[in-house]
Amino acid sequence: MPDRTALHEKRGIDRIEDPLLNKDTAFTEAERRKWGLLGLLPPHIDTLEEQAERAYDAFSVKDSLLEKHIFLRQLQDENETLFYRLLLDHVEEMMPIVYTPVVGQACQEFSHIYRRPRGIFLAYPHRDILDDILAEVERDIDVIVVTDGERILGLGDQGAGGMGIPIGKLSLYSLCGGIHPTQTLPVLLDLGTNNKERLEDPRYIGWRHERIKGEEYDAFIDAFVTAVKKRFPDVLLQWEDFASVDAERILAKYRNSLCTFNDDIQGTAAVTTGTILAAIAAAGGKLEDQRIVMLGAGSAGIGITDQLVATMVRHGLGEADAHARFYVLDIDGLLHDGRTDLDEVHRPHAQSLKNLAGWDCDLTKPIGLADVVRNARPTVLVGVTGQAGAFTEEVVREMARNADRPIFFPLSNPTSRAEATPTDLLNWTDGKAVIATGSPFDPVVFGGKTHVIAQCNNSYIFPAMGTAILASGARRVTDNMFMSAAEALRDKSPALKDVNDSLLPALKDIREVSRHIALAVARQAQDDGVADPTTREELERRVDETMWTPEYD
Ligand SMILES: NC(=O)C1=CN([C@@H]2O[C@H](COP(=O)(O)OP(=O)(O)OC[C@H]3O[C@@H](n4cnc5c(N)ncnc54)[C@H](O)[C@@H]3O)[C@@H](O)[C@H]2O)C=CC1
Ligand SMILES: CC(=O)C(=O)O
Ligand SMILES: [Mg+2]
Repeated sequence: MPDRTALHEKRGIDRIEDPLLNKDTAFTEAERRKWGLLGLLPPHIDTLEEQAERAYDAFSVKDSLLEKHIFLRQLQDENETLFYRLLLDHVEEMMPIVYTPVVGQACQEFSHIYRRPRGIFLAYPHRDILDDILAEVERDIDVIVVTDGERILGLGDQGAGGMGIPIGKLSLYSLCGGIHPTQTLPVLLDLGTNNKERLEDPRYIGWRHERIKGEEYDAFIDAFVTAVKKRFPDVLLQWEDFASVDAERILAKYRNSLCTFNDDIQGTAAVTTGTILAAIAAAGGKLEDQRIVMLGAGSAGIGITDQLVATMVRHGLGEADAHARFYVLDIDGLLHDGRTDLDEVHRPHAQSLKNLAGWDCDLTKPIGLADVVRNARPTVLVGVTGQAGAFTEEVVREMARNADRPIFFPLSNPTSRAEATPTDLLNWTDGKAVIATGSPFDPVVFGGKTHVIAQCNNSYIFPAMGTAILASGARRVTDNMFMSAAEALRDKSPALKDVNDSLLPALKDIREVSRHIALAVARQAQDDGVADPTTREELERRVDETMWTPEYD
């Protein structure tokens, strides 16, 4: 085991090369003397603000988004305090660079832009020593984000390049939720890749092998969870961007044995529920009166549907009535009880063929989106397919014929995978569309009015979840905690005050919003008995204490 106490004593170039200790030109004269840094640094002493301004100048002259991403990642590897100070000063400009959409390209290009390691790569050939590898981590870890790289955003299997996602997600834990970066660990489980382009790329840095699946895969995941529980028993373990079939199985297996959640299923469900609740409340309607089409029945689609059904039930609908208000489609069309290919996860979301009796389409053939929209006359259309253009003009125009304020959520990431663009949605609905997207889009001017497009992304939820769990000491993650997160987010919607305003708060306010959500979630953890009770004031104090602001010690 490494000697953790010795770490803070690093001297000379070792101190400068440690991104968690480095202050670079901001080391004071006394620190320079103490740590043997005189001569290694130029004589001028900067403040953090001056360093951030210099870094911003250097960032600004990079002429491609990928170059900007590389610049920020390098800064993160050199000086984490400065990296987060810069991000916090320019959240709206830089979040799309370290997160979606640019992180998608960074994952695709990972092997080509690779500079130095960050996080832990656990590769299948090392399956018998995962525990030993984790034992080498030199810090106590509170949050792990782990992926196996198989479903990176809507970009499919990126193998080891998927590491960009845990790195990006954890950057948001620190940026938005204030979790100190020393407490976080990105993990990539390298079980191979089925991406031919990656396998044939001479620069590919992952394990060059087709994906391991089946019992071997499950045994590997089990060895990983066992090692995590042993080394970091109180850690929050977030699963990210796994293929749907694995994501659901893993969550079901481990959710009651450690503090864990799946962001694509549960985080996405909470942000979408909160945003839909805001959209409906702003328009003066009720959730239980909506007819909702979910295009995509993977991790995100099923997670969102489950939480919206649960919300309708909380609002007084019976479970069967609530389910009947949803039309869930996968690549083979509407899920209905006449289909023989549905698995356990999908069957509860199948429409009864009896309910479709009067529909004007051939019910013996796959029932596509256009048929569903024409017959069900939905008020809400959510896209989580990873398929650009899946909301066709015909479908969108049909929605607008049947609803005064049709709600469209093309949530797929990155931007290139959005099911429709806000501009098209507004054009095709004569400005009636109420919109939120997964990746950021610029405001759209239509009919003389500026429409601010909310970014309905789980980034509004998972960092706050982390803050809540750390502050409250929660031992498990409950469904109620995600419900509280959704409701707390809804309450912060600017559209509740002005129906023409954005559905979600501006990213520049993300810290305050995350704090508000974290408090609600932490209180819920206490109410659910998964965290020890405290007074409200004490909990608030702990949340504030957990939220680190990037400043030098
Ligand atoms: N905005 C946000 O916060 C989030 C967005 N997402 C995005 O949602 C997308 C899907 O993610 P997952 O559910 O995890 O993926 P997944 O691979 O588990 O599911 C995709 C689903 O879409 C269906 N599908 C594919 N093409 C279709 C088509 N043309 N018509 C109808 N259905 C189709 C598939 O059958 C499958 O059910 C990704 O692009 C991801 O980036 C995911 C999580 C969070
Ligand atoms: C945002 C996110 O988690 C995804 O697109 O997978
Ligand atoms: Mg994801």
